[in-house]
Amino acid sequence: MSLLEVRNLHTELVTPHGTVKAVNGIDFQVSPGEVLALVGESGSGKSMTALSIMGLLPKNTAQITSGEIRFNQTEITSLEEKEYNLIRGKEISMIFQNPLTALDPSYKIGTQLVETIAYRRGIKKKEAVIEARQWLQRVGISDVERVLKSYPHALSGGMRQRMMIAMAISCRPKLIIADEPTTALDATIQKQILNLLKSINQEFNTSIIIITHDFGVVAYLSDKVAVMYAGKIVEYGNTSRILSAPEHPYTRGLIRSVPEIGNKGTKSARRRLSQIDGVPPDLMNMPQGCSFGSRCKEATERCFSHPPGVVSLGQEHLVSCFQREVKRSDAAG
Ligand SMILES: Nc1ncnc2c1ncn2[C@@H]1O[C@H](COP(=O)(O)OP(=O)(O)OP(=O)(O)O)[C@@H](O)[C@H]1O
Repeated sequence: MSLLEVRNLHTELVTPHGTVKAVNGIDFQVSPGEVLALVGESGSGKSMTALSIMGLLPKNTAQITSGEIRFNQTEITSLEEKEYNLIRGKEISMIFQNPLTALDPSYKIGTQLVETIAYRRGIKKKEAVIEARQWLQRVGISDVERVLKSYPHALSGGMRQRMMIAMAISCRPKLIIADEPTTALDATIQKQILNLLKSINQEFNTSIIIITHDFGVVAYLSDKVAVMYAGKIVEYGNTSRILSAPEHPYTRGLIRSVPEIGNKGTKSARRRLSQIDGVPPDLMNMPQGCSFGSRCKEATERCFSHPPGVVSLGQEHLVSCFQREVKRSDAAG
């Protein structure tokens, strides 16, 4: 049974220049203990997807216009703020690229961590202090007392990210959403933080959605991958299958630009994606055909007339491309 099910989710942002279709009808699910990577170029809608799940979309400008998000069998898009607060931080936690945006600069780490644990777990401050120490140790912080007494800006980026992870896991959430958690860190610290996420996943069976540009991270951490392009998921499936035999021309382009992908977790495999020729469509003015059509070397006339549906290639491998429909019917015949 799925822990999280996202069905036909549409999220829009109203700007002075028009309405941005940031998330444009996506479907995916996450099982207990599973790690799903959301991957794609900048602006493809990964963060808006995460914020939609967290109920943290910018107020007044962004909203879910249709679709469903079911967490633990509960439809959460229609929850009141009060009800959302029972889930957010307790059952679903988020780790951001820059922990400073989520921490209050004027309070010591200890105060923020202890108060968060006490509030979310409904325990006394004294007990929360003990737990705070244990969690900081668990995320690999050795000088716990110094960290507890420090202000956020006094810690290194890696220490702040560990502290955010401690905060995120201290309530033993069922799902962690990590939005580019290692992008701002140097390579050695990146590896340590990825190892930490992996061990939390294994130790507590916590499901993780990892948002990344980096196919090295996808290969190292995820069981499934959803490739996003212009607010849609263009390919979805088992990570090893997609990395070894991608079917969507966009995924192929992304993977071709990282030749060392098979070399799991090595420094060279963690290179960022290089560019594919052309630019993504204007999300305020989407083309009537396939959104990747103008950049696709395989595009034919019908790719520009209407958008492709989703084709199942078996074993939970889904792709949204007219050319794969042909392949599938060939295989069937
Ligand atoms: N506050 C905002 N105001 C206007 N447009 C926004 C805002 N936030 C996001 N967008 C637009 O919504 C679309 C999706 O953005 P989103 O941040 O989800 O992409 P992303 O895939 O997470 O990109 P990145 O990897 O750069 O974080 C983009 O076109 C972006 O420009």
